[in-house]
Amino acid sequence: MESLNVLLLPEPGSGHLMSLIEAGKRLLGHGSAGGDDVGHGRELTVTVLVVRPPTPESALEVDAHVRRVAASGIGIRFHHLPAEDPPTDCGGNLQEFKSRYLELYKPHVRAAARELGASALVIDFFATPVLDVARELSLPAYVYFTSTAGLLALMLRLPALDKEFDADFEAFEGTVDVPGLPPVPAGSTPGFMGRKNSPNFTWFVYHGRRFMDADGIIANTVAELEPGLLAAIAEGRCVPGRPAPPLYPIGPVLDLDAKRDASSEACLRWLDAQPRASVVFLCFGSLGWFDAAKAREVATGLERSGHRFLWALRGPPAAGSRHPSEADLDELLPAGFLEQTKERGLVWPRWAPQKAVLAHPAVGGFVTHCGWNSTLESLWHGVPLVPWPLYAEQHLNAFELVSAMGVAVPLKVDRKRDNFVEAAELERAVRALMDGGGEEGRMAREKAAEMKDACRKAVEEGGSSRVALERLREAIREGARAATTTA
Ligand SMILES: COc1cc(-c2[o+]c3cc(O)cc([O-])c3cc2O[C@@H]2O[C@H](CO)[C@H](O)[C@H](O)[C@H]2O)cc(OC)c1O
Ligand SMILES: O=c1ccn([C@@H]2O[C@H](COP(=O)(O)OP(=O)(O)O)[C@@H](O)[C@H]2O)c(=O)[nH]1
Repeated sequence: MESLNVLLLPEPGSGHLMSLIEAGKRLLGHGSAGGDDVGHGRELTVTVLVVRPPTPESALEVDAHVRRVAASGIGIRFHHLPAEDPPTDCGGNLQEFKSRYLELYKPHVRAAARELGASALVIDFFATPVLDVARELSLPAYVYFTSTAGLLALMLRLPALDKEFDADFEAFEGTVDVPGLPPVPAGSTPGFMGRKNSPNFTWFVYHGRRFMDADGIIANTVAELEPGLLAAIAEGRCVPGRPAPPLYPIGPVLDLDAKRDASSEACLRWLDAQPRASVVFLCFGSLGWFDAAKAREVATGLERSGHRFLWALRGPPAAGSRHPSEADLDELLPAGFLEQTKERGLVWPRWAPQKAVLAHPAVGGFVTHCGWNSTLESLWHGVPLVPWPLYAEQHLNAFELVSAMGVAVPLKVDRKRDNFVEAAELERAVRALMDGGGEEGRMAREKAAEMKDACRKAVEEGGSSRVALERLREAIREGARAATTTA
């Protein structure tokens, strides 16, 4: 049987790239939602089109990941596209930068699709200009959405919101209507929405419009986690008058084969010695870091909460880097804090083995930056959350976790003071989540346990994500048949 070659075009930031590669594994029949029956994927080949990462730092991360996957024998192929020079006039506008950089690769994607005999294209959501290439070549094209259905609904609605709103969202005190969510306070909208005349906002409006041109949207979510939002999108309530592309919620798309490696063994051994569900874990994603002023509030809040904690604390990036540094604890923490809390707390000053930590029975709560991968990892293990959003779309995720999913206890984060949280507020939220008696914490724990069951059922035979994945494979086969007939 001739195999159908599905090309994946990830954004070269390691988070988005890893997520799309995981989705590729599922298409091939591997991974938690892929189905154990690899035979399902036998007639599909998956080739990742690798865009040169724009900085040496991200190149190191991406190369290492590509090498690991290539060596794993899982069958994902890699095709390196000729390098383009990244745009140099975007200033700090990262979303504009990502979008324009990927747009430069259109000719290379066209050439690769011809050379590799592509049957379908799956692109990162920052790469929507590439949909033109798919149209030219009559190739079915799918958008892979790494974040929530909440962000997806907002982006689909963005072209209309752009026309309805004159004011900048950062100056607006009211709420924004996102079908499928309770009214969203303007202060919980993603950072790129701040100023309407910013290139970031313009690009997100563009991407939201272009999603409607795709043959389908593959979402890293679970139908049971965001039912109202997925229904609102599917019923065309985000873009009235135009049917939405078919949605494929195939999540959670996570690499769950967390292994205990030697570098993180000490932190996991510390957890081994703690009682069940007694530890609150704090960790803030690949780009989250704290200065001494914020770290002092956290330290005071944790000390006063009286609860056990494991705190992954990282310091400011070194000059020229976007990635946090190993924390200098003498500089960041108040004098005496480590000594006073040594019986019940551990500060881990570097990258933490987050998946293994969340899987550990001693962990009972998670203070998180609300990155969607972190959130899914937490819910996979039924760990309830305290949201402390920092960047990208995380304020919207935080709102959804509290107001729609009910899996989190809210935390007051002062966005106007660079996402500052007062010690007393952190103490309150940690107590609410971890103390046995409170109603707020009980409800979040119950909901998180429900979501754990829902996520696990979704990836079993007959579960919603497995069914969506099979629908996607069938759509890819059908698209290829239709293309052959018209050719
Ligand atoms: C979702 O909108 C935005 C996402 C990002 C963004 O950028 C980024 C860059 C890197 O070099 C490494 C990263 O890990 C990374 C992550 C990231 O956002 C997170 O992506 C996750 C998917 O892998 C997941 O969706 C999380 O919820 C995101 O927070 C940047 C950005 O603007 C700068 C966005 O608007
Ligand atoms: O100290 C850390 C910080 C992050 N992560 C992992 O990095 C990813 C972060 O992805 P997410 O979408 O949550 O946020 P991002 O970092 O992309 O903003 C998740 O898989 C985490 O488990 C980790 O293992 N250790």
